[in-house]
Amino acid sequence: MRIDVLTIFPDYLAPLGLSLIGKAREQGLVELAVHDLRGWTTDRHRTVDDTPYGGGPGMVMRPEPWGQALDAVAAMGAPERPRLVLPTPAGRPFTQAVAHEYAALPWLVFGCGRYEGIDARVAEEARERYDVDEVSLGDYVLNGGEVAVLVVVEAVARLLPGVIGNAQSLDDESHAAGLLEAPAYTKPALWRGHRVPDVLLSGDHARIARWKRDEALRRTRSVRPDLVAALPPGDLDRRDREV
Ligand SMILES: N#Cc1c(-c2ccc3cc[nH]c3c2)n[nH]c1N
Repeated sequence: MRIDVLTIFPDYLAPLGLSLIGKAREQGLVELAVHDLRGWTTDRHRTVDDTPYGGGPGMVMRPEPWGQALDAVAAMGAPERPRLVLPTPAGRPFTQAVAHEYAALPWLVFGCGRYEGIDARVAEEARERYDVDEVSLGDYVLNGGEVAVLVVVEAVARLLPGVIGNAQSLDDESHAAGLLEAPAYTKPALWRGHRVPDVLLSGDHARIARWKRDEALRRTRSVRPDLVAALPPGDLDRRDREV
């Protein structure tokens, strides 16, 4: 997978060189390039923002540098049509399902907004050469798109074959099958008066699997009833409904 990131704060993306993503890059599973948007400005002050039409507070990112930058990036890659991902509070929710959708794509280009956002015509015009997707991490407000890109890139890259050592761990984690994961425990079996559930010490794999499923259901019903309601009807068996 190729990943390009356009930002006025390239240093913000430095963590993508560490750990999981860094290893994926070393393995050649991910090819990452971070570009400074100011490289496509033409004035002495390298201006990327201006006052908003219609008034209102703050500044809006100018379309010209974005247009030039997106032209240049589109010309850098393979013939595939890249997905342009624009983090914004006004986007569709970024979920594990979207992470899987992105993990199947050959080329992701991220556009990091700042100020009050990017001139709306940039996303419109980019549709000529990109599949454009505006996504939101959640119902809260950040100061820019860079943090969102760090989150999305990590959520996507870890799904790529070979990035996570034990691929099976992807199957049991929260949101993998629409539920939150069961509580996890390790040694010691007794810690400050708190015992690990006996079933996990039993060695009875069928009972352990059932306990984990029950606990995942209980936890999800308690914390995220919306996820249980969204499960396909066939996903819950009769016994599940009694948990
Ligand atoms: N994704 C996402 C976001 C943002 C966000 C994204 C881009 C910009 C550019 C200026 N302000 C921004 C906020 N806030 N909250 C989210 N869930």
